[in-house]
Amino acid sequence: MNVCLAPCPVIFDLDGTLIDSAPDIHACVNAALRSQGYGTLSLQQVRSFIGGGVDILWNRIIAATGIPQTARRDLMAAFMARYQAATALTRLFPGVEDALGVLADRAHPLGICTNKPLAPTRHILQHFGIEQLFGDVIGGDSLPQKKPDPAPLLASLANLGGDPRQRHAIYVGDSEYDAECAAAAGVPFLLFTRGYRNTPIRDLPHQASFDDFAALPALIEAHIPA
Ligand SMILES: O=C(O)COP(=O)(O)O
Ligand SMILES: [Mg+2]
Repeated sequence: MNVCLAPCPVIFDLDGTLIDSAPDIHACVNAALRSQGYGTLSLQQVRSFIGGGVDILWNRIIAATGIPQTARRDLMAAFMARYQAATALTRLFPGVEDALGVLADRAHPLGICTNKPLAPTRHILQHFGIEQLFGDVIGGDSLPQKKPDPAPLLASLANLGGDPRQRHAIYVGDSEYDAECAAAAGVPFLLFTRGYRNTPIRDLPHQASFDDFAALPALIEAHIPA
């Protein structure tokens, strides 16, 4: 185990990592589709479209359904009106609260770096009563760049008091976007395997993977960069 004098920042992805939000995103997508007279999609389909933020979500829906591009603006407006405060079907993954508590007790600065827009991100963190644990929250519309661009993760690191040139942090996420972002940023990446990944684990760059948040605090201590 590496010894780390100042506990290093630990930055988390949100959808598919801390929260199982696909059921709410699916419900918002289908409500928007219905409101404009279109057929609905399965949970599995919508889950496979999550990770790149709302623009990519709707690119994928439009590509899969053949809905005309001209319908996009009204569909996205109908979706966003519901998405801002959609929490009814969302759950924290088991063990998340305890793991965050352990890391906070160990004085790791904690951050969120998500492609979900900032307003629904803040809303859901408040809903679960965990917002105060995070010293920095970056959403998909916080910067011009989104993951897999490394800029949001490096901004998060800097906002948490780290030196972005030293890459002294750990990123925890579930998807291709997260793995690629962390690799581009040069930050160690821990992959949660119960999220919304579409790629086999072995094909994603990562330092370690886990399927149970009870294992995360020890995994973090073992992967703190020297
Ligand atoms: O909302 C999305 O598409 C992705 O969100 P995430 O970056 O928290 O996984
Ligand atoms: Mg995710």
